[in-house]
Amino acid sequence: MAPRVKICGLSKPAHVEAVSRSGAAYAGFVFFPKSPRNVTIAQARELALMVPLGVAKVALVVNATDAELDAITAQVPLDMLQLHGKETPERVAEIRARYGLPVMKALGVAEPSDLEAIPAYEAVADQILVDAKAPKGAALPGGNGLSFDWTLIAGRKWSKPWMLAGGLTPENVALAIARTGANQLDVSSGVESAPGVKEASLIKDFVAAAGAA
Ligand SMILES: O=C(O)c1ccccc1N[C@@H]1O[C@H](COP(=O)(O)O)[C@@H](O)[C@H]1O
Repeated sequence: MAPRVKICGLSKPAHVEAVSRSGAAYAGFVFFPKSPRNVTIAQARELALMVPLGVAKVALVVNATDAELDAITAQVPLDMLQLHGKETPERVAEIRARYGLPVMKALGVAEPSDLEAIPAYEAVADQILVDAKAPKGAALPGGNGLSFDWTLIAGRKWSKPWMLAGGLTPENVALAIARTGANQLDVSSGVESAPGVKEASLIKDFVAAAGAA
């Protein structure tokens, strides 16, 4: 089966159109004011309503409060929540129960010991997102266009579906799949010409390269 691709950080109707044409499986909207990809709830609602059936709509949040999640989930039609902050396993379970949506928990990896956190989240999340750990002092906990040493997860098996993220591009996605065995990929910076500026041709190239791998 072709790998499933998530294109994250959509903020314009043209981005959604490009994702819809590309064959990507997931469309991601970032709710994090420091991000160049941040969208308001009203923007996200308008964009989410354009996403065709069969493409899962994902809200990316960072240490969101219940009030923030209440507002997002009440107004934006969603298929999944992506938790990209320091949410504990207990908070992941609480969010999953409160909103009745599948939850994907992002975990940053830079060295072997970072993988030790995964089992606790496997028990409570619907999916795990294995991302590069953000450098100390970075403004963003993800979306930095940085990859990690993929050999750290070569041959790893988890009990829940998982996605690979971090510094993926149309040029390196085939190698990333070969090294890690990932069958789901998440990309943001690698399909942009500048922070937050998605390029239709790069989205198309990324999905094609993943599918050909
Ligand atoms: O994309 C963002 O701006 C962002 C902000 C805050 C947390 C996560 C963010 N993006 C996620 O980070 C990874 C890797 O992105 P990249 O391809 O290296 O740019 C991916 O899961 C994005 O969804």
